[in-house]
Amino acid sequence: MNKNLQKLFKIAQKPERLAIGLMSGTSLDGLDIALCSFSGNGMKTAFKLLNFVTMPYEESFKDEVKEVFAKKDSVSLEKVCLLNAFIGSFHAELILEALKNWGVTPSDVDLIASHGQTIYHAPQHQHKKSAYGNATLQIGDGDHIAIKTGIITISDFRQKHIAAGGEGAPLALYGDVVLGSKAGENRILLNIGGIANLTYLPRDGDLTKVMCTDIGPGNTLIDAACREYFNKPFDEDATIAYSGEVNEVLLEALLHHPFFNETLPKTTGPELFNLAYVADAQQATRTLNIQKADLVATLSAFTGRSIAGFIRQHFDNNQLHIYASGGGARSPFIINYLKKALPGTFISNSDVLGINADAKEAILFALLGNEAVCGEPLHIGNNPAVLMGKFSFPN
Ligand SMILES: Nc1ncnc2c1ncn2[C@@H]1O[C@H](COP(=O)(O)OP(=O)(O)OP(=O)(O)O)[C@@H](O)[C@H]1O
Ligand SMILES: CC(=O)N[C@H]1[C@@H]2OC[C@@H](O2)[C@@H](O)[C@@H]1O[C@H](C)C(=O)O
Repeated sequence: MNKNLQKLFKIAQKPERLAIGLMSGTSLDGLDIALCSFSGNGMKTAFKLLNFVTMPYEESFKDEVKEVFAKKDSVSLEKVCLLNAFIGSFHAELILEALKNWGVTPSDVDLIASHGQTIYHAPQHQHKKSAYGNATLQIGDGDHIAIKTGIITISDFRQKHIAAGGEGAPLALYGDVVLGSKAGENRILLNIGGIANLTYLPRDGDLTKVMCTDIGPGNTLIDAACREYFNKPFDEDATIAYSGEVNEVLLEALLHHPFFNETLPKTTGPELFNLAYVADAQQATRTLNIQKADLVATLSAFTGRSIAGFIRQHFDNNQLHIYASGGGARSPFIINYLKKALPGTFISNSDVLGINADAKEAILFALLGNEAVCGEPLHIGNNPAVLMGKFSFPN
């Protein structure tokens, strides 16, 4: 028997597993690494976050990824090929560095669950090519991580979701249901990363009522404007947004994207929400000459308004508890906007649930890795009931 299979069999039977979850999101700020321990699986999962770090990416690395990131045309296939191996190997180095800093020996870690780097996301409603279905591409091959770290690695989670009828996202659904459900409380777990998404968890625990979908832009447009006009990677503590004024005419135009009328659940990315989209809306509303701080304020309000509008449209605000996570939860502009626009709701940070708001997505991938090893497909409404991820062995 393949010794790796024997090892995997033993890991699946352990009362407690050590798993690393990796997330490198659309913001391209760095690699989120969460070291977690898990016991059990499915709705009986118990987890602890033992360590978490974001290993920031150097500008030179970001520039390389941006060469192939979310670009519909004219990407070097050679670059994609090179980056697929390079990112896998680079992520492995970052993991080893983090483990060293934490004083954890790699051989003590049972598995790595790696999201990879999304370079293109193409749900059917976006590409509209009738001969093709939903598609998505994450690079940073798992074999490179497994070989370099010596740890069994599970990766490329999104393809199974698509093969089973989904859009490949949001995969937060599965972990949010497992870690976030609570009887007696209508909850929304809201993640504001590059793209904003949410999972609605009803108070009666009825899994047919659970809803998980992308909403629209989170920080992606704000970050892009900050990079373009302020030479800053993002609007730290929303100082730029607060120094400007929201342009209501432009805001209304931005809210008219057809994505907002797509049926649920739906997913999106910077392929749709990018500075070209903003420029078109500015052109149409003759607001190309507004102050750059006003633009950042308007884009921040766009995030706030689209999230609040979505929640008002689909849920009863009364006694609704919203738990925010992702980098956007650190933006006072966005959070205050939501508080004002959603009276009757209780808005707090997912930290209060014991889910570190910065680490949440990396934790969710660690959890998907735990499920891949010892879980069973979770039936949640019409969502694909599959175990996701591909296994890479270290030898
Ligand atoms: N102090 C802060 N003030 C305002 N915004 C912040 C702050 N800290 C982080 N952010 C925002 O959060 C972003 C990073 O968020 P996060 O790491 O959740 O995104 P991601 O995981 O890359 O995205 P996605 O979930 O869409 O893949 C930054 O690019 C920035 O826009
Ligand atoms: C294709 C892709 O990488 N999508 C990401 C992105 O970032 C947020 C949103 O868009 C979400 O749909 C997804 O990530 C999270 C982790 C998810 O699948 O739940």
